[in-house]
Amino acid sequence: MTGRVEALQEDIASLLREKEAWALERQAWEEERQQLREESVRGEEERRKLHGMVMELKGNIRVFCRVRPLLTSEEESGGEDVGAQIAYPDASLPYPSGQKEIVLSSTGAEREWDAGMGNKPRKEVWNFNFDRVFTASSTQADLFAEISQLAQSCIDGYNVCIFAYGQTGSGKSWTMEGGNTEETQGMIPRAVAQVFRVADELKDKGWTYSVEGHFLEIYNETITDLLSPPPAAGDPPRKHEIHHHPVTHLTSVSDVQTPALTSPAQVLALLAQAQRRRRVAATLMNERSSRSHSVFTLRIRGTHAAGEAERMGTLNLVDLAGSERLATLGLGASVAGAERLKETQNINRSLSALGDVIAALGNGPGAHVPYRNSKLTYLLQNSLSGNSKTLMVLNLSPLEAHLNESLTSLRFATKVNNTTIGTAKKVQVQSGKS
Ligand SMILES: Nc1ncnc2c1ncn2[C@@H]1O[C@H](COP(=O)(O)OP(=O)(O)OP(=O)(O)O)[C@@H](O)[C@H]1O
Repeated sequence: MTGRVEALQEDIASLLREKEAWALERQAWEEERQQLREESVRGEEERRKLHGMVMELKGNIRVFCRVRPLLTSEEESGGEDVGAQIAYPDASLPYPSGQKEIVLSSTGAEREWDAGMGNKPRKEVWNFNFDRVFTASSTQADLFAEISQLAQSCIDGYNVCIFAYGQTGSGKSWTMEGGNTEETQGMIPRAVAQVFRVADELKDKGWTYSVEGHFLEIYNETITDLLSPPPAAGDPPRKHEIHHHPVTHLTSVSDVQTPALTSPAQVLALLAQAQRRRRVAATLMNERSSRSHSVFTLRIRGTHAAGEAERMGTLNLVDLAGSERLATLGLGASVAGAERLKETQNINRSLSALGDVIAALGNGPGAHVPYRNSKLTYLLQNSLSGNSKTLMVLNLSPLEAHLNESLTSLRFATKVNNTTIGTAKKVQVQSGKS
């Protein structure tokens, strides 16, 4: 009997030892898990720091140039494709035929004018240098690969502005919105998908993100909310005033819909609805020409479970109205012509205001920046200031008939590219409501 009791006691003692060992093992495992969690948060922190450093080294204003392919309709109507003469990311390629050549490089490579005999040059050459050059065969994915990091930095708490600039029909809407398939999707749907994907990944690291957005159109210096149905017949037009909060530096626009955004699919549905409302009018250059600027703004706010500093970033994706000069439009004396003339003057005024703002930002801190000279620059004031990251994608047509217009666009983009704006800083979240 005593022997059985002893054996049972021994069994119990052994079970207790085993339980203790398990508890110790569990504790070690928990500690390891906690350590991994902390390492992962540190890793994420490190990634953000390194990414921020890379972006700061690259400067806050960057310009990409993209030449679109010749369209079938242009080919059928005998349009001459000079795309191969324009897009030249690698200047070591053989000389193309043709009298004129625009060399686009991202390496600083240049070609010389071919002086020829007598006064007339054999070949006229213009050299331009940008951060990246995309040719007719570049895909939307190629472009987004270069943009995605920038779009992502709004999740880390930066203000980001991406503009598509260029003459009517040069591919701005294609670049920003793109086609209906996954392959042809433009920068807006790709950036939106990326923001949601990364915000979701960061959940494991203790971050909770909320996203909201608005989509505005600026037409003849008047703001329209593309996410609101138009006012009923007889109702006065809505007034949208831009307001910059003096403490939080948040920009708000009165009486506009700013819905909470919860999924890429929801955003795409809103965008499609908004696009149907965009004003389109005929010009001689593109019968569905968009004569207004559209500004899609995502506001992203991140809070951390362990009480890390809140992150607040803004991503502005701007499809600018066509940049062509009045002479190109060949406007007649008709009523429609007079209206087009007013539109074009407003567009040109706001585009030159944008150029002036960017140039003034390059004059260093304290310099006067004329944000108020146009609705577009005033709206984007907080996202264009020296603390933000700006990218301009210059779109070019490959048509020989558009060569002069392309040169005008290239000169504007060069002015932007030559501007050096100080280091981007994260938005400091302060208390106060806008
Ligand atoms: N990279 C590209 N690949 C294929 N098609 C393109 C590309 N870029 C533009 N296109 C096509 O060229 C045409 C003109 O492009 P888009 O409408 O984007 O020009 P835009 O600059 O936005 O003009 P607008 O000022 O009128 O808005 C469209 O039919 C578009 O689908």
